[in-house]
Amino acid sequence: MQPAIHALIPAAGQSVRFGGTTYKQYAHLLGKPVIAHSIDTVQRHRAISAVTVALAPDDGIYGELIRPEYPEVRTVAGGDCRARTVMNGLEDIRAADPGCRWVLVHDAARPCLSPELLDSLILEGLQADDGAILAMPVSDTLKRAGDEGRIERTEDREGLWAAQTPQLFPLDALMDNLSAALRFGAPPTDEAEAMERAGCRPLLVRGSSTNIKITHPDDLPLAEALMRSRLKAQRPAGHAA
Ligand SMILES: Nc1ccn([C@@H]2O[C@H](COP(=O)(O)OP(=O)(O)OP(=O)(O)O)[C@@H](O)[C@H]2O)c(=O)n1
Ligand SMILES: C[C@](O)(CO)[C@H](O)COP(=O)(O)O
Repeated sequence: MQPAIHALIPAAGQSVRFGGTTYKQYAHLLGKPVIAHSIDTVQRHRAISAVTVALAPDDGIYGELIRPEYPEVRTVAGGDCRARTVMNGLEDIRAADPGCRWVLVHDAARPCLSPELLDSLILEGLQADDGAILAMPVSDTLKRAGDEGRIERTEDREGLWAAQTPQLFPLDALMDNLSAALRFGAPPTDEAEAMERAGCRPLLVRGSSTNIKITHPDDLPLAEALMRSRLKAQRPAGHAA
């Protein structure tokens, strides 16, 4: 039997690159808000025992739009960077769910995660002492920018992977390493980095180029197209949209 995993969904970002007047996690995507897709996928996995969402202090939408649909999902206040948000969430989880040993962190802004990918991360991650993350090998040629937007040089992409979420770790190790990184004053941009800095070597589990993060406005129609094509592929032959 798989151990129970508590899922933490950081949703306390300011959506600066997305712009607009509403946080991107509440943007409409195929009939429901972006964050609802992220919650649904993790919540439906048999190994996920509970879900906690971390919110921006000035979030005025979650309570009206999301909480009534997900009364069982806990909420906690996020912080001024992703690492602080995740740390707040982990502290809350430790207090509310003392038996919790594993935590899975998944961006609210990654709504296209498929159940199959989540399953492969959980299967492989639970076997790995230092946890695991979804990631993709970098496929573009990488340029280092110099002055005036000109190319300084080409970077070697051999062995480089682009990190995605979910990321799965033992709760105690992640809390220790993330709090050390925050104390050091250099917040990591993902959970794996906090583990790496402590000498751990999380497993890279191949993700998908469809597991996109909604970062810029163009990402929303892209996510919609990806989800539509997945739904179409799942429909029995002969069924119209
Ligand atoms: N202080 C922060 C910053 C980010 N996040 C979350 O981390 C995920 C990935 O972050 P990103 O795409 O960078 O979101 P934003 O920080 O909102 O975007 P931006 O940097 O453009 O403001 C998102 O679900 C976001 O809500 C968070 O919980 N707390
Ligand atoms: C965690 C993450 O989604 C992995 O790609 C990413 O690092 C967070 O996004 P940000 O844009 O760096 O805040």
